[in-house]
Amino acid sequence: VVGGDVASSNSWPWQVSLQYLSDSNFEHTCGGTLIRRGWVMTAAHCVDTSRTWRVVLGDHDIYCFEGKEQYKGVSRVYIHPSWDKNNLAAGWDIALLRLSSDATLNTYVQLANLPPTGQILPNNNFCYITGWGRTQTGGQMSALLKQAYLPTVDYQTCSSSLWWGSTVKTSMVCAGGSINSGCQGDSGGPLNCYVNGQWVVHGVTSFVSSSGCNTNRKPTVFTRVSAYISWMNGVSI
Ligand SMILES: C[C@H](NC(=O)[C@H](CCCC[NH3+])NC(=O)C(F)(F)F)C(=O)Nc1ccc(C(F)(F)F)cc1
Repeated sequence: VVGGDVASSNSWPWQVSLQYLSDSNFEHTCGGTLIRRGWVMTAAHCVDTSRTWRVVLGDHDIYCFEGKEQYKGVSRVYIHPSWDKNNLAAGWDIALLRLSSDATLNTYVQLANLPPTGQILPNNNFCYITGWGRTQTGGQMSALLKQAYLPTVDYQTCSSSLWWGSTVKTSMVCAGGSINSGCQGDSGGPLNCYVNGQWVVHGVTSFVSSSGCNTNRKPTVFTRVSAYISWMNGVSI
C-alpha cells in the first residue's frame, strides 16, 4: 500500500496473509479475504503456480508472532476457469482457497461481508485498500498491515483514454488514481467499501500500472466481487 497509514491491529479481521514455502520458511506473497470459516478469496494470479501455501489469519506484523495468529494449510485451490495468466486485462482474476481446517472466529478473525450480485458502486464511494504490499514503487513490503483511503472511480472514467482505456472491463472496480494505491504484495487482498453502515469487500486487488504503483490516472484495479458471487457459491461453499 502506497500512502495511507498503519492500520490499528486487527481492525480488518477478514484480511489474511497468503504465504508460500520458500527454502524452509514461509514468505508473504499476497493478501486474501476470509469469506467462510473454511474459505479464503484471493486473486488467481497469486496462486497460478504450484507451491506449498499457507494462510495466516489474525495477523498484524507478518514478521512477528503476536499470539493472535491462526495458521492454516490450503487443501485445494479453485482458480476461476476463465483465468488466463497471459491476459490480466481480460479479468477473471479470482480464486478460492479451501483451508485445511476451519478458522476460529473471534475478535481478531471475522468473516467479510460480500456484496449482492451485480452491485456497482457509485463514483467516489468511500473505500479503503488494505495489505502488506510494497509501501512505494520498487520499495519494501510492510511488516505491519497498512490501509489507505481509495475512493472508487466509475467505469466511464476509468475506461477513458487518459485513464486505463480498454484495459479495464466492467468486471473490474477502479479505485484511487492519485497519491494512494495498492502495490506488489497487496494482490488478492480486499477493497473494503463502506455501504449502508457496514464494511463490504467489493474488490480483490488485481493490478496497478507497470510504470508505478501510484501513477496518476492509473487507479488500482480490482476484480469486481459482485460479478463472481454465483461462481463462488457454485464452488460448493
Ligand atoms: C507491475 C504490475 N504488477 C501488478 O499489477 C500485479 C499483478 C501482476 C500479474 C502478472 N504477474 N499486481 C499488483 O501489483 C497489485 F498488488 F496491485 F495487485 C503489472 O504487471 N501491471 C500490469 C501489467 C499488465 C497490464 C495489462 F493488463 F495492461 F496488460 C496491466 C498492469
